[in-house]
Amino acid sequence: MSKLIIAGGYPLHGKVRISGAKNASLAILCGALLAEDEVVLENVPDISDVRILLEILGTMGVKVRWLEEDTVSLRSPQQITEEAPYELVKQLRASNLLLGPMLARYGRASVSLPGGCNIGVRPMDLHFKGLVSLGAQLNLERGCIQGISRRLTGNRVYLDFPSVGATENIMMAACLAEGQTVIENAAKEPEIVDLANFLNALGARVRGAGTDLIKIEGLPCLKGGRYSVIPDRIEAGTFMVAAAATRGDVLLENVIPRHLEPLSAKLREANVEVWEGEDTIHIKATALQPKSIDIKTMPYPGFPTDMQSQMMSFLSTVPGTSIIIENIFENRFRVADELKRMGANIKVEGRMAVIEGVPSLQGTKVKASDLRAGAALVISGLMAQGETEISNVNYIDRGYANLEQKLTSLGARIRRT
Ligand SMILES: CC(=O)N[C@H]1[C@@H](OP(=O)(O)OP(=O)(O)OC[C@H]2O[C@@H](n3ccc(=O)[nH]c3=O)[C@H](O)[C@@H]2O)O[C@H](CO)[C@@H](O)[C@@H]1O
Ligand SMILES: C=C(OP(=O)(O)O)C(=O)O
Repeated sequence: MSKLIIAGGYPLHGKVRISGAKNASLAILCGALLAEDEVVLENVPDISDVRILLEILGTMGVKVRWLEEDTVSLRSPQQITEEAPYELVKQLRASNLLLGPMLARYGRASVSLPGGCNIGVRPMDLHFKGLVSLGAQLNLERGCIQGISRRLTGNRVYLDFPSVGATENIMMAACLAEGQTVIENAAKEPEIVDLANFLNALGARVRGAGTDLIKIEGLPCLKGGRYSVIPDRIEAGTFMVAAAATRGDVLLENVIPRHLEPLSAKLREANVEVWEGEDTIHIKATALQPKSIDIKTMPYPGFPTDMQSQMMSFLSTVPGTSIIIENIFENRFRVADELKRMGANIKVEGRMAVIEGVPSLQGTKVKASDLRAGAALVISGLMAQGETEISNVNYIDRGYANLEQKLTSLGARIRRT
């Protein structure tokens, strides 16, 4: 198993180009199953989640070809092997997004309950509720979701919570349903808007994505098309926080600053300088002394849960008391134990973490418990005194393309063993 070794204490300086969004790519790759003709996707990140999903699609009969480093072509057949293999599905959460497109286009689906990071219970009741209300029959048999349907029928679906995955699954399924589907209390994340734009590029009729009311007019079929995925706001955010934590000065290229507003606002509140360009963000933490802040994770446009762990690392050396409340995933404070091993002073009480800033962290051996916990440990390693050795790097590889190369180009001392 590989490890990341970081020699800490070098502020990040320079420019970095942000890759395409993991969460948008994963949903869109599943959505490609809906298209009768070839789909070409640009700006797809080279991360393990994407590679595994492409392998799953390949075993189901989809013809997958990389055309360039970040461009992939997919051709879904008329008939599909409807079983998504457990060995692959268990490795990524987003495999649950195969369900809606498979039922809508092929009328059958057999998808093992997804795995992924252990950040909480992550039920799928809202996905089920939505797909069943469109007419699908779903059963859970020995850890596997078995679904069958005739042509789905549009309906009104109210989501008790604005779940990203449930909104995506229902939206994709509704594109081929008969009549109109309305999703109320829909999630508003930028990745939802990107998926809707992709579906519309295939000829679908999705309106209202980005608001809490999405309307979909179903069609008998969707054609192919070419589409470019949005930049990854969480990768971008991770570099912003790494720049702040190391008291560095970094320019991010290929970003949509608006998507990062919830994070930029909090960093400014913490005395970090953030300037937004058209598709760039410049972040500077060299001039002012950072100050403590409070954070609550919320659905978009609230502060993203996927940036919470990285902020915890940063705040662990910011003078004063910071408070983080995690409202989305109950196990996302597990990283606090590893940060404490590096000298951080963090108390966790249920969904609240209280962080007393310490002057510095010390490098040691630590273990990633999930993707963003891994990113948080990389940030801690970059700012710590001495050497940090991070294991369970496979979690980090789920979501960060060329992480070592990008950090090295910014002056970090990081290598993989
Ligand atoms: C591949 C992908 O896009 N992953 C993202 C997606 O995950 P994911 O789509 O799994 O997250 P959801 O928005 O569905 O989950 C949010 C909350 O809703 C709950 N819930 C969800 C579904 C359901 O049927 N019932 C239910 O109770 C979850 O337990 C959680 O507490 O959105 C999360 C929240 O922004 C991000 O952290 C993940 O990076
Ligand atoms: C939780 C995440 O992803 P997933 O939903 O794929 O586990 C994440 O990206 O932080």
